[in-house]
Amino acid sequence: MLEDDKREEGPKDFPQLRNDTFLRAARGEETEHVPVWCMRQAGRYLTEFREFRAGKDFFETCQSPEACCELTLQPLRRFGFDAAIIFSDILVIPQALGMDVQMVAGKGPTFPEPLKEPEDLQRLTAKVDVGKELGYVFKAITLTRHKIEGKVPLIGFSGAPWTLMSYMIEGGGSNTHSKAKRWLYRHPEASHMLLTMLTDVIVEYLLGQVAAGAQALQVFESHAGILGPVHFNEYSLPYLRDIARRVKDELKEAGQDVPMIVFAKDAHYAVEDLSQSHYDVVGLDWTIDPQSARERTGGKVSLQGNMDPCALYAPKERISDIVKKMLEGFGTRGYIANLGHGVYPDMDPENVGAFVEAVHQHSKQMIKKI
Ligand SMILES: Cc1c2[nH]c(c1CCC(=O)O)Cc1[nH]c(c(CCC(=O)O)c1C)Cc1[nH]c(c(CCC(=O)O)c1C)Cc1[nH]c(c(CCC(=O)O)c1C)C2
Repeated sequence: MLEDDKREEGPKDFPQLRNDTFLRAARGEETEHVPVWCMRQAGRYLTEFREFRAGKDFFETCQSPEACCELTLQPLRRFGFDAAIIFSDILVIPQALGMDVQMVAGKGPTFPEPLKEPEDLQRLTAKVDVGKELGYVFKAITLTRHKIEGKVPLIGFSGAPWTLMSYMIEGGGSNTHSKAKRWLYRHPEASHMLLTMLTDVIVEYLLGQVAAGAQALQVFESHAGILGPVHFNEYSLPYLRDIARRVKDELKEAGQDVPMIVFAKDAHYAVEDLSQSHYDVVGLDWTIDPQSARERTGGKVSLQGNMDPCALYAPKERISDIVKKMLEGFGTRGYIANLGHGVYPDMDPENVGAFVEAVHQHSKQMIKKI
């Protein structure tokens, strides 16, 4: 028995999925309730997360499949989320390209040697062996798919090329992203070269996650908002499209259909384009009105979002009212409830629970009336 326990389980014979509302909503199919999950649902707002992470290096935690599995499962033990997202970080890709990234307490991710000029692209690994460099993420996904016992689907993810490029040049978080935007104005060719390199790795990385057991994929373009429409159309959208098209084509050939979500934060000007970019779901931040997002995307895609994360500071009854209005705006079909960005670390977990319950309760009633 002990031998059996120790044996590594591969990406096959996964337990049967018992709650597929999230996958059905992503495909625009009917559901009994609106599915809900939260970006950053595994995070510091949970005491068990803080206890588990205490004293451990962030990226060492990311490299441990057992730790990632535990952190992914923690929020599911508390709340009735309809999906889980693998615990990892978008910055594992710059690491795979050979860059040093550290998580500095109180400061966030830090690159000691960011890219400064186009010559610095030569420092990046030209042909990344994704299986070797990021195999630990694939292992975490496979392990978690087994341990989740079919309770809910598991989402894999990646940062989008522009967002990763901006971190690699800024060397960390930034308000203006002026160093990265300087490249767009001054070194357009080198910028496209870097974005292409990232796109190639991201495509392989996402396909590897599906092979390992991911049942949906989300691409985070968290820094879309700093680009205006012109730069978004040149430096973000073509790469987002390319990623979805290449991943979908490859999966189709293997007879697989894995829903893909694009979340381009603050890119409200691009909602129409994003709804025609080969993704099944467009994730929205809270700066866009649900009904107008529906109208502008014309029922071509499912939508995900978009309650202001700060609305979770409101009393529970107020959260329930806000959720009801949000559901009325989006409608219950082809809709996945979420926040417009991640859960903040100082959030009361009880209010996250109230959000999840409100989505389920109100949507069940609304669907019954249809
Ligand atoms: C919980 C966490 C993560 N990353 C970081 C933290 C906090 C630090 C800690 O726990 O020690 C540092 C961590 N990692 C990053 C940041 C932002 C830094 C900044 O720009 O200021 C921080 C604090 C970079 C990052 N990392 C991520 C994004 C995209 C989403 C978003 O826009 O927030 C971004 C931009 C993705 C991410 N990151 C993480 C997940 C896990 C799954 C879940 O959501 O439950 C995911 C999906 C995990």
